[in-house]
Amino acid sequence: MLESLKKQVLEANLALPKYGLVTFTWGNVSGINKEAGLVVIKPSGVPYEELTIEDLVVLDLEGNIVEGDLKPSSDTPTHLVLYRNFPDIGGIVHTHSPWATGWAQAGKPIHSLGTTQADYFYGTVPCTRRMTEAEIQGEYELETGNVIVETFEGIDPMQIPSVLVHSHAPFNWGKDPNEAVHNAVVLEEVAKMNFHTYQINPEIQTMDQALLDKHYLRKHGGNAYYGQMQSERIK
Ligand SMILES: O=C(CO)[C@@H](O)[C@@H](O)COP(=O)(O)O
Repeated sequence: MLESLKKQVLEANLALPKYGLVTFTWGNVSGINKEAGLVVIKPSGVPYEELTIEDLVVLDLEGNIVEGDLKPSSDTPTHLVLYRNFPDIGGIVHTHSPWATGWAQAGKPIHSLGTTQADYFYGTVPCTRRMTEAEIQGEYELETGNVIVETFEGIDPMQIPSVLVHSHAPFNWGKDPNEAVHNAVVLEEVAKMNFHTYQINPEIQTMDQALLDKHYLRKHGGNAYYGQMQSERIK
């Protein structure tokens, strides 16, 4: 039952170095089978060049290992908090991709400045608050998940599928692991573009709401019409 999810998780993990989103082992991807309540995740510290499907670790949503000989990613508690609190997500990607991480380390959200971002994010990608000393010294990865959930109060995680964790790096998600990788790639590109935009014009304001609506809504929701919609196909 989990074979297809394991394949998706392996492919998504291997896509991270391919897209230049990870250096060494600085990242991980997971996916969830909601019916079974099981999560498949990369093992901790295993180089991408050596990663095989047998290395993947299967856990329940409480973090109990159900399958696998290796230790799961150190970020597993963060992934599990996100799966427990954002029920529509099916895959999570964590990277230290340099442009997005630059914004996270600066503690700055990524505002919508243009249509590249608006095609994927219905507004600002937020940055969490700094974590407290007690949170850092306690169950840090679990608290990282909690601080992300706190940041998303009033924000639909399916409309903003990424977050910047203050002094750390981005987490991204999607309906499956592949979509989560896609969103991670877009976030990295947008982080780079915004950096350059502010260099050219530090005073620039966020894009017009009408343009944000136009671009986001043509690709998402019941009235989406971008690309080759099934309903419009001649055959
Ligand atoms: O954030 C960090 C380290 O700062 C970790 O996500 C990263 O090194 C990946 O750890 P894992 O190999 O998944 O345990």
